[in-house]
Amino acid sequence: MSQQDELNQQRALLRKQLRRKRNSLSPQQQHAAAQSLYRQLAQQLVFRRAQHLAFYLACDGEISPHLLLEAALNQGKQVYLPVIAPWPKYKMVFQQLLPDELWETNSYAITQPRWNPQRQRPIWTLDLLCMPLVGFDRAGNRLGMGGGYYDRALAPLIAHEHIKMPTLLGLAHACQEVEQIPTQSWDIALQAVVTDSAYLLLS
Ligand SMILES: Nc1nc2c(c(=O)[nH]1)N(C=O)[C@@H](CNc1ccc(C(=O)N[C@@H](CCC(=O)O)C(=O)O)cc1)CN2
Ligand SMILES: Nc1ncnc2c1ncn2[C@@H]1O[C@H](COP(=O)(O)OP(=O)(O)OP(=O)(O)O)[C@@H](O)[C@H]1O
Repeated sequence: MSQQDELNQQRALLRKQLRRKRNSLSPQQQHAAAQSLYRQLAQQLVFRRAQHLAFYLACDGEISPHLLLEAALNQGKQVYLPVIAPWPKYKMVFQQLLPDELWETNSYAITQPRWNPQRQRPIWTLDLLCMPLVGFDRAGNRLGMGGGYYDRALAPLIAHEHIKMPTLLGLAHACQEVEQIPTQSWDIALQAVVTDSAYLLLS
């Protein structure tokens, strides 16, 4: 087995364990975690200063950023959600959420705004990008669902060294921290991880 295969296998195993862990949280624990997450992030300058913010609709036991999303909308900020493109495969864009939103279900059975190119915003023009994590470590390495959607969406941004970049935040339950995430060459490190118990600034 190649080194790459071994790494993928390790990541797949870790993904399975950590997804099981977050899915075992009770509705009460999830509710409390969402409130704590809000308290950790709402007062931070990165949130207060941001005008264009990307969140996600929690599924699969993910920590829910819905309170932050609602606060952002109430403060007149623009909010975006990830939308999987009809084509090509593995393309994901960020589309503005509107009050009269029309929804669709993507190939993973996740609800997303109905595809509308006029409301999509290039990733490098976002101020804050909150990514759902399956796992993370203290070095800022992340483990996602395994589709590589965020990695691919961020890749051009890293390659061209844009002057403007969104602040990259990972959101997770504190119980999703591990000692070390086995990393891939294309992985993009986070600037901070926000959990229900801390705002972890990373190196
Ligand atoms: N809330 C939320 N929305 C999101 C993401 C996310 O991680 N969280 N995504 C971030 O990327 C995209 C969806 N990515 C996904 C990538 C892989 C799988 C997945 O592999 N699911 C299968 C396992 C493999 C399979 O059978 O195909 C599963 O559910 O078991 C699901 C979603 C877009 N929207
Ligand atoms: N920049 C990229 N260019 C091409 N392929 C990529 C890129 N990033 C990731 N991939 C592909 O996506 C697959 C999944 O990547 P990875 O395990 O890093 O996903 P993840 O970080 O868990 O998921 P996500 O980024 O969706 O949160 C990899 O096996 C790889 O083939």
